[in-house]
Amino acid sequence: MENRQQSCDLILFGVKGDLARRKLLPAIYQLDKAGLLAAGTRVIGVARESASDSEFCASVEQTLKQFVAVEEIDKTTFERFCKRLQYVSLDFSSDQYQALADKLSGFDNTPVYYLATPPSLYAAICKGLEQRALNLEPARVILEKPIGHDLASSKEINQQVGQYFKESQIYRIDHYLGKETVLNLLALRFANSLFSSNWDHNAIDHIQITAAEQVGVEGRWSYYDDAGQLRDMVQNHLLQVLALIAMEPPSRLDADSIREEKLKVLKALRPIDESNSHITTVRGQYSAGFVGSKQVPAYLGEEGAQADSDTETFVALKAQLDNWRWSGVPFYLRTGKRMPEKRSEVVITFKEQPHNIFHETTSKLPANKLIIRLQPDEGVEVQMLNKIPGLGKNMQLKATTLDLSFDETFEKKRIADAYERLLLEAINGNQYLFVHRDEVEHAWRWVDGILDAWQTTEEKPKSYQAGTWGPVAAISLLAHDGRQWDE
Ligand SMILES: NC(=O)C1=CN([C@@H]2O[C@H](COP(=O)(O)OP(=O)(O)OC[C@H]3O[C@@H](n4cnc5c(N)ncnc54)[C@H](OP(=O)(O)O)[C@@H]3O)[C@@H](O)[C@H]2O)C=CC1
Ligand SMILES: O=C1O[C@H](COP(=O)(O)O)[C@@H](O)[C@H](O)[C@H]1O
Repeated sequence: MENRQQSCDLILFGVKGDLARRKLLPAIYQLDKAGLLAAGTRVIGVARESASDSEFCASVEQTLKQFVAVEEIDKTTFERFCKRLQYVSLDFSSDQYQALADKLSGFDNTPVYYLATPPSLYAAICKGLEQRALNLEPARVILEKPIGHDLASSKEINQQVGQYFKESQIYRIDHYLGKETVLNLLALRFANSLFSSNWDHNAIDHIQITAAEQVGVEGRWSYYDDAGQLRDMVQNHLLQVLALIAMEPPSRLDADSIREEKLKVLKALRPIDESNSHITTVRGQYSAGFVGSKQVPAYLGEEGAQADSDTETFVALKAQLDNWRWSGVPFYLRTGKRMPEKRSEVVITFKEQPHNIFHETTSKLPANKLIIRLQPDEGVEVQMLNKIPGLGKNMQLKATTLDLSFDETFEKKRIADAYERLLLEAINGNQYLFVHRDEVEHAWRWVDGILDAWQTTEEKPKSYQAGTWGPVAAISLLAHDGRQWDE
């Protein structure tokens, strides 16, 4: 396969950690398998324990066997992949970066550093790189979320990394931006006049964004309990999806144009504070229950749990944008752990017809809906009314669905994991799927308002049984506006 990618050194800090093993190494392997890594590209694992290159290669083989589907692993690719693998042992907070510098010197590859470590190490790593002049352009650095715990700490992290790398070298990951279906939002909106001309308060009644998961905290209690669902999912993934749906058409498909438009959306979010949080937000925490047929414990009974915690595992919000296009159009966001199914989707509900000429047979004309299924069963669905064929005197209408499943439409083409797409874009120096510092900070500003309001009003999470769609209050949030969640 012809390969037009740039040759680079992918340096994975924290290569023995969960993210690197579960997501990054499998993604890089898949890129290699797809012929998307240039011949000279190397993958350099960096971690604390000492190991030789060949021991590292053996451990990566085990990792791939664990996290890549068996039919996806082939001997030829693995042999090629193994030749790319090298290892450096390093305590990230030390000043022993010479071994890494030695590994990188003498190669003309662009270094791409992936910091798959706790954010508290970002400053030390960036400083260590700078001391060996390893931070100079064209070097790039990829940062994992969370970028901070609130606005102040995110500013601190951004400022620390910014001391050593320019903004044009920094790639902040939000893995939702690497999902095929999230990218398809751009195609849907800006390649189809049917939608682009009906994408505002004149045509749209409201928008729902749901990211539901069946899993609980998956052994990450200490991280998660400190974060909660608002910080873990809304501050980043849901607000990024909202921004892509709501932004003005960018003039080009490039990083500056797209990030500028997303930023305007984040700036237009109406603040939520103690004056309105009781009518715009719902916090929940799961109690024991059944997800499918599986019995699961309460949040407070999960592995590693403390006896008591007020951390939310569910959030529902009514967000509003104070701008011309979206005046009066609420965006309802909902995300939670231990929901009945894993489902992420965007539902756009259009306005109802102003007058019903079919009233003799159909008392109410249900609104059209555009449903964008982000995962699983990726696809796009349009709900509309059609006439039931027949010679009867009165027209009989039926609610019907135009359903475009990606799996069927694109002939079961393998859908790349988000990390594959994002690593590839970083290798190629394209920042358009990465988050600008200003976006992170504006998202935090809005989220901080909600967190402060919950604290001031002492808003405790409402209980919901695992395997349900959250507390009853989440239903009331929409019912209050005469609407309901799309199920
Ligand atoms: N796991 C996931 O699915 C996701 C993770 N993230 C983020 O990615 C980052 C990494 O997460 P995750 O992989 O889960 O975390 P892990 O704790 O599993 O991995 C972190 C790695 O960093 C290493 N490390 C820590 N301190 C040092 C040090 N001083 N010197 C050398 N190595 C060190 C640890 O090595 P050692 O074992 O030797 O301590 C460990 O292997 C975090 O910021 C997390 O929030 C984001 C989204 C999803
Ligand atoms: O970033 C995170 O995302 C996952 C959900 O990702 P998805 O691609 O499976 O939708 C979430 O489980 C995790 O808590 C969060 O940190």
